[in-house]
Amino acid sequence: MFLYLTAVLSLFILILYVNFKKRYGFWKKLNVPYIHPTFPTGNVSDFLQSSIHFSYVIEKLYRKLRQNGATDYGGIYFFGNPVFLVLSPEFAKTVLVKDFQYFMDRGIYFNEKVDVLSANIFFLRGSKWKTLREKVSPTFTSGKIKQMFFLILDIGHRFQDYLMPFGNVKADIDIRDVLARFMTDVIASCAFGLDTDCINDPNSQFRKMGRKMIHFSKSKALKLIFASTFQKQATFLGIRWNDVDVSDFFINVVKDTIRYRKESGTRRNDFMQLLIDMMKDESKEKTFDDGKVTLTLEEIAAQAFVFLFAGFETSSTTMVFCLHLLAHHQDIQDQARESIKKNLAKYDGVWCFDAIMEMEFIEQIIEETLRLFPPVSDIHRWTSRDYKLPNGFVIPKEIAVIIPALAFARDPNLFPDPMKFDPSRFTQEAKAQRHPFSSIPFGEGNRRCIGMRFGMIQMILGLSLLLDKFRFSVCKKTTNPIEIDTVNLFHGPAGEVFLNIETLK
Ligand code: HEM
Repeated sequence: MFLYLTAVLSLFILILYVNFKKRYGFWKKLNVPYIHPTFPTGNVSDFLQSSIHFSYVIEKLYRKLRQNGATDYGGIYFFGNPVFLVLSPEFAKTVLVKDFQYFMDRGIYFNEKVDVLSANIFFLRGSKWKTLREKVSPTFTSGKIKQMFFLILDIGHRFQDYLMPFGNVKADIDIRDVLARFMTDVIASCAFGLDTDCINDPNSQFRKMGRKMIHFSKSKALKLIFASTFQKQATFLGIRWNDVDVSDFFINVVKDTIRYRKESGTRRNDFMQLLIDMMKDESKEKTFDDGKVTLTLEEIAAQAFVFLFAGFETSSTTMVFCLHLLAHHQDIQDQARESIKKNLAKYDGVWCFDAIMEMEFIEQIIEETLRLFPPVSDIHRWTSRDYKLPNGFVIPKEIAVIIPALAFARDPNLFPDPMKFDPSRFTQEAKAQRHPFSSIPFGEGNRRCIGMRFGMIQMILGLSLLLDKFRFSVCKKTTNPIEIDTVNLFHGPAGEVFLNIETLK
């Protein structure tokens, strides 16, 4: 039996070896500069061997290709699969904007048949994505966000009240935990129409499920890497992103909200209301599949779910990095506080939407934080159809493309002294001096982050409310730099992030 199994395994490895060796000629044939791969991991053995986040593996490959003289693009291998790595902001513009029709989709694995929540705007492809994006986009206009402003402000004031006793005694607090609770309440309120009050109730079911959705075990991460590499096999095996309990929980939350609003005639200024207003008339059969967009209950649940999936961790970790940086740069923190007070004074001390829109310095601080610590560290696309490279060779369709946002943002040729925290890099004048695609934390082009404006407003408001009332500084438990979680999909902190909080008189 043992001999039989060894023989089968050896044969399997041999077949895989021959197959991968053949695949490893891909970039050479297309005359694209590449890094020599090794069987079986290609160029990503670092990711499996050592404990580093995937974005640093990509950054290392980016640097190596550039050092070897590649300018606009290069080729790498992810196990047996070729991946096209973009190496310059100008070529990123070509992919994301100029030739967008060739690079419309992310090509990330999803399986809407077994996992209805994965049929959302982030994962969908081609015409399904395009139709849905057109329909959902108007929910993110300034006017609609302005209507939600007071929902966020209410939660912000509750957050200040919660922190006050800690600030009064100059306590050390885990800002990662409290900011996650703040951000969960904001997204739960705006996307799901729920008052979760995680700020005061950290054990709420909504938060538990939200956490489960994002934090993967190593085995789940490996399962999803397998699924992304072998998509047909993963579809056949019915591999899903979301665990059944997470999926059932969010679908039921949406069902209950819709039923309640319909039965009570209640309306609310939130994303959920805008999605309900697009809800499918049950007497008709049309869904966004047909080009005429109405949404089914599952489709509404999938979109609300993706606002949490894409909006929660990104925004809360950005605020964590931001406060951590400000705690190490008290001069910039003071300057930020001054700018908030000056702005508010123009509006008689009233926290209103217009005052927040004018918090330019806070915006620069957030942009600089996003440059140093982009939560989405690589932008993903794949070739939706054959694409002719500037060298005349053609990349076939369905080849993965990575635009390394973190690698650009930490490249000294694009940002001198790249690890220095310097918000003045984001004044209008400074921005005009460099390529606009040098720092792209929200992606770019038609498929860039749909929640960018909403995300910026909730972060500016949250940060301004905090800095107005409290000083944040390093304490004994503060680690510097923050350790990065190697398994998380997002580029974020590994554990607790402690800072000292002091109420200002
Ligand atoms: C700091 C905050 C945020 C960051 C850094 C961020 C970053 C990103 C990035 C890099 C992408 C991919 C863009 C591309 O491929 O070109 C993306 C997509 C997306 N984001 Fe965000 N995001 C943030 C907040 C939000 C919020 C608050 C929401 C929703 C309320 C949201 C919803 C989405 C959705 C739905 C997509 C997919 C868009 C599509 O494929 O059409 N994001 N985000």
